[in-house]
Amino acid sequence: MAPKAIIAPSILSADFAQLGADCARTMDQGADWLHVDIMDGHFVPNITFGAPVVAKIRKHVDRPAEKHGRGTFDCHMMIAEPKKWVREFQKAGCDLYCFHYEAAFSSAAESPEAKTTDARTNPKDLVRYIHDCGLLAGVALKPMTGVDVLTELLESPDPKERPDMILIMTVEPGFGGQKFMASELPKVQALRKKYPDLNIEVDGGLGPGTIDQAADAGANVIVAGSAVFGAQDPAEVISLLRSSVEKASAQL
Ligand SMILES: O=C(CO)[C@H](O)[C@H](O)COP(=O)(O)O
Ligand SMILES: [Fe+2]
Repeated sequence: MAPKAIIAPSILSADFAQLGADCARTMDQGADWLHVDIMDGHFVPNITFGAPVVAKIRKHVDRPAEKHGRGTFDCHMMIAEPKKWVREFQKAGCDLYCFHYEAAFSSAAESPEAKTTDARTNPKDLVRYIHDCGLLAGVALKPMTGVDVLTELLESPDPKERPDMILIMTVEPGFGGQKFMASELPKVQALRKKYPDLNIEVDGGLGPGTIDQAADAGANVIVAGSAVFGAQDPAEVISLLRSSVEKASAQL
């Protein structure tokens, strides 16, 4: 049995002119978490918003009392310099800081400190730093990146270096409303087989037509933007996504 089903609507598809109200509404419609897409125009070819906006929307959604609890702000950091923004986002009300493995790796390679032993320029030390800042840590993989890169993190003897969640992208990051890439699901399957208790999130193109494949592969944290915010009845879509994960999880 996989960890509990968590439905995290992506507010990328909300109305940015009334984000607070849209976030509060999606929570009332049954969402567990809010998936907050941060894009910087460098790591991805699109820009969304930064920490000041997150701080404003935080006022509309209660902070979870527990780790992974209802109202978790799951910040998907599609940014070139993930280590630089951890503190700002923690202060703004982020609960889970999910950085891209590819960004941490390349910012380490490009950084002038790369030749030194700066503790925060590689994925393992970035996970530790996020934990030291009091946040949950997530690591996201783009479609071209294989899951083998995660072994060192997930099997670290030090719990501070182990991520709380892995995000497998099922579209190229940057835009909502793209077509689901089923080709990414073997990555989910491989992780679930090896780590039965791991929170595995999928993001991109998820909705009523694709959820069963993702749930059967072992994903338990489901991001859905256009499928929720574009629905006639968002509560019904959230409930359908949850049932699919719960059904698949009982059979794992
Ligand atoms: O990270 C993202 C894009 O980079 C979004 O979270 C994702 O695409 C959600 O949108 P949709 O469900 O419409 O595909
Ligand atoms: Fe996302």
